[in-house]
Amino acid sequence: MNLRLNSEFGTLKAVLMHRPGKEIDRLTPYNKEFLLFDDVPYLEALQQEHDAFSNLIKESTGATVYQLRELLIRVLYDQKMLLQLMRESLKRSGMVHLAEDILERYSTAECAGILTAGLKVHELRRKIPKLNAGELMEFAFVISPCPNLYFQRDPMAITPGGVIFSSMRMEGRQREADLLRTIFENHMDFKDNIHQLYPVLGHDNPPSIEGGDVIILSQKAVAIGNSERTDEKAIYHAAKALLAEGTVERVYEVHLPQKRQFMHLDTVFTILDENLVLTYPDAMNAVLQTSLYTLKEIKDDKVHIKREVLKESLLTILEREIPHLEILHTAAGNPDYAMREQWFDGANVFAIGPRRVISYNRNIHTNRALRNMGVEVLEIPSSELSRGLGGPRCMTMPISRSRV
Ligand SMILES: NC(=[NH2+])NCCC[C@H](N)C(=O)O
Repeated sequence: MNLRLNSEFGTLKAVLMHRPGKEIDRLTPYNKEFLLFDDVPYLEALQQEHDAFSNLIKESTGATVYQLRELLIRVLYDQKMLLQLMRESLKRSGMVHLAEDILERYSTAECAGILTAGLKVHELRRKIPKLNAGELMEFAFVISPCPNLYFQRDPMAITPGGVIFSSMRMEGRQREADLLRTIFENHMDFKDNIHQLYPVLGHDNPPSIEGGDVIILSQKAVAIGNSERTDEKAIYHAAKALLAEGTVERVYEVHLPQKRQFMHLDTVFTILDENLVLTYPDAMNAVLQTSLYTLKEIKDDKVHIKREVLKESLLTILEREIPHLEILHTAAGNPDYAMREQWFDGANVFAIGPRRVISYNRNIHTNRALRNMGVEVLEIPSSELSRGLGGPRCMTMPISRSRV
């Protein structure tokens, strides 16, 4: 399985998801903002909705649905790997010295649970009564939880030219990228099939980039949002690696206002077929500027790229990149409904094949508009899933699709 994708809509063959677990129960009214949630979800209902989503994917496409937890446990049977990841995860609380003690007292599967759901001082004290937790209070996290892990789109991105491992901007999500990278670099289904584009080898503390900002426009063109989450420097390095690899010839940097409602480029538009794009009109208008990166030359092994600021609107650029483009507006352009549905990711549908999408059932006006355009819309329940402010595209990391 070669980890490259050449479209956003080729028939889905394999996808990675994460069934939400105990990490969700870590959310409280006091930490929810830091952990990037707008509410405190009800875990059981969230799991039911998520199961409905993953079952629908399996039934409608026959695709393999990988579960992050299973992949993680698999790679963590390598105790060296587990120790390394545990140490890494304990760095922020300054408790790296506890890594060996934790490994001794918890099984590998439990350790995987700790790495996703976090660990509190008083929980660890049950296993280690004489625990020395320094200045940490009993209810503090020794390892912070990852409640956004069900938004599998963001910790990495797969492009026509290879894989981008994210470096995540918000502190509440940074550990997610380590988990994904450990899986993909070590699991036997993936490790020999990765051409890593980002981070560039040797870069410690790489500038931030998140998967939700990366959209494949075509085999030859990729768009990356310069957003609340993705940094200009990261786009430069990712563009350079992509252009040097050679499959992709154009990388567009789309400047978005640094606002929560446009946190990633995929909150603004998604691609549903070779010539059909779903957009939220206000967000398209909010695009501040678009720049284009192309390859200048490769000389003495040095890659030189060129950046031009484009004068046209994002829509004009998309029309040039995608021949015979049809644009569909969320809620068929009705501004009141479009605004409401955007809040629950109306534009963020997940294409499981050309003109076949999975969408939140609550976005009724957008779903109707999609059907009127001849798109097959499969709906999933969305009362709880949507409280994390991400939609069906955000919750999926496609690993393999039919080539288009
Ligand atoms: N690709 C996306 N739009 N992801 C949405 C992620 C939502 C998540 N709560 C965050 O703020 O990071």
